[in-house]
Amino acid sequence: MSITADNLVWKIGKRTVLDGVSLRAEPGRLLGLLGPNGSGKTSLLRLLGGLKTPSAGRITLDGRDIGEVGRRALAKRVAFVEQHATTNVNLRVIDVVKLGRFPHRSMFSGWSEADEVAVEEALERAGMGEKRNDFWQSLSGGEKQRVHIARALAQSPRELILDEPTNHLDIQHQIGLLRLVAGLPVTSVVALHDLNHAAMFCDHLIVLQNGRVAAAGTPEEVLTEALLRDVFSVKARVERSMHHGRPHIHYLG
Ligand SMILES: Nc1ncnc2c1ncn2[C@@H]1O[C@H](COP(=O)(O)OP(=O)(O)OP(=O)(O)O)[C@@H](O)[C@H]1O
Repeated sequence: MSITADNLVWKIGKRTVLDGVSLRAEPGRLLGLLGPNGSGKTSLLRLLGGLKTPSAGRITLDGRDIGEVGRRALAKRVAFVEQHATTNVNLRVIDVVKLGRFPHRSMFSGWSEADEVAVEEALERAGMGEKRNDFWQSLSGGEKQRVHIARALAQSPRELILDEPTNHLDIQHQIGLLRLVAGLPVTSVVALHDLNHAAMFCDHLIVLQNGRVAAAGTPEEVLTEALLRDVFSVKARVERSMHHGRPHIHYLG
């Protein structure tokens, strides 16, 4: 269930978007991917999810090259919630979440008990149980985001990749989602902009800057005042929170 990336390079046209990126995401751990706008987070997540192929370097899932895993097996095990995920057809919430079971079903298998349990659990965990019969187009931005997360959970993935999953959510649901993902027994990689949330919930962090890894390690190791200045161009003070024990960033005006 581990994901490793070794010296990834991704070029588009003449532009090198990712350059020499290596990482390791471990089962049951939450790896946070940080970096300013345009630093390459989404591009890296797409490579890890098998949606794009690196120009050089290697990605492995449990030690196997991602290219050898096969499309169907990849669709079963890796769930990817994109940043601007949308659903065009006007389905009900329950039907969107059911789509998460699609990779697990064969042409001849009917809807099983396991499918039902996975969908029900996912709806509840994402807090969308009460809206199960609502139509997609009637949902708010944050509710749509939570339906996509429910769909990813219904997939019962071994690897979960989320691109800024909290960006439309109110604070209660931001915290709830990160707590949920941090507690899942799967390998999770999450791109985040909120550095305090990353510090609170992630086990490890990778910071990208111009497509390269600027820092990697635990939140304590990574979130230093020097990094905030050099990579994010902000003045800040970092303290250990007396409430949760993780680093807490105070931004200075
Ligand atoms: N398909 C593409 N064609 C051209 N340029 C691309 C493409 N995909 C990404 N890029 C460029 O690569 C760089 C990194 O983009 P990416 O979306 O990975 O950054 P990001 O860190 O996710 O940014 P944000 O925080 O704004 O979401 C950007 O400058 C972007 O314009």
